[in-house]
Amino acid sequence: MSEHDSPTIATTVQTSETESTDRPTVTTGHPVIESRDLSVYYGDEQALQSVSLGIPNQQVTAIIGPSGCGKSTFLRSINRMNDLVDTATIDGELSLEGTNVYGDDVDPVALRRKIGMVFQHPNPFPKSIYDNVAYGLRIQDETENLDEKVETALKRAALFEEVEDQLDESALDLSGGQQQRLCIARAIAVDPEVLLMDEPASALDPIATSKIEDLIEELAEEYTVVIVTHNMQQAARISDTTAVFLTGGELVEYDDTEKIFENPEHQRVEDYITGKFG
Ligand SMILES: Nc1ncnc2c1ncn2[C@@H]1O[C@H](COP(=O)(O)OP(=O)(O)OP(=O)(O)O)[C@@H](O)[C@H]1O
Repeated sequence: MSEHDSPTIATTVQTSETESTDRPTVTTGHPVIESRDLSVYYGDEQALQSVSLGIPNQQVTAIIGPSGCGKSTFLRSINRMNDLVDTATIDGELSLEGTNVYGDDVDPVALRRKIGMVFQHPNPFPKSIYDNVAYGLRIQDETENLDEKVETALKRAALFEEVEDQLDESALDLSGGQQQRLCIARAIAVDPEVLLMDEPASALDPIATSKIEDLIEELAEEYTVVIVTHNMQQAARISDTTAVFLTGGELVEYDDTEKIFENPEHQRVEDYITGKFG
């Protein structure tokens, strides 16, 4: 786990004794993203069940759990990507730095500039390496010192040295791991506050995966990173905080990553982590 100078987070997990449901209510010291009783439905199917958690600033938060438990749904709720699904409806609250992400006056496109996203399969545009990174800056009309901004983003994404002599060449000619780091450079070029990553390394080989993991830890020195991963070793290696979702979109436990992996409160979490199901 990273040792950077993030604020100390006091994580409290209240279990069911004082509550009518068996779900934890989790609060953290300085959450940058906060969900309160967030439920998401696709048509009649409930994909998230009243999820309450606070995601701490400038740390890596991992979301883990078996297939179909709502990890991606939670991630996509943060930047309103679920708005793009016709059947999706949302109940409850989700805020970014205290502002309701689902408020009437919030423009989802502007919101997604503050909340960058990286997907499982690298998806560079069929353009040059340079134009990929410059894309969001041009849309926002932030073209002053564009070369410098592109270079900085590529450096932050640990890609610059590998591509500095081929910035005008097609991004599609890069390896899968390089393409994924390019997508990270594209996401951070516009200086978002939060980076969401949905299985960012699952399509990559072990060496490329290890580079992405190192990069994620470095990025958390500047950004709040939320990563969905199926890979529990990866969550244990790179995250500071871990949320465990189980079947039916229930957040069962949320705590410091070390605690989740070494001494979880819930038997179901221990069973999942030790591979008894999922
Ligand atoms: N666009 C959609 N339309 C209808 N149902 C959906 C949609 N997206 C997800 N679901 C359903 O919502 C539930 C949660 O899906 P989600 O993709 O969030 O889970 P996940 O934990 O990320 O799964 P995986 O690990 O397999 O990617 C599943 O039952 C899934 O079938």
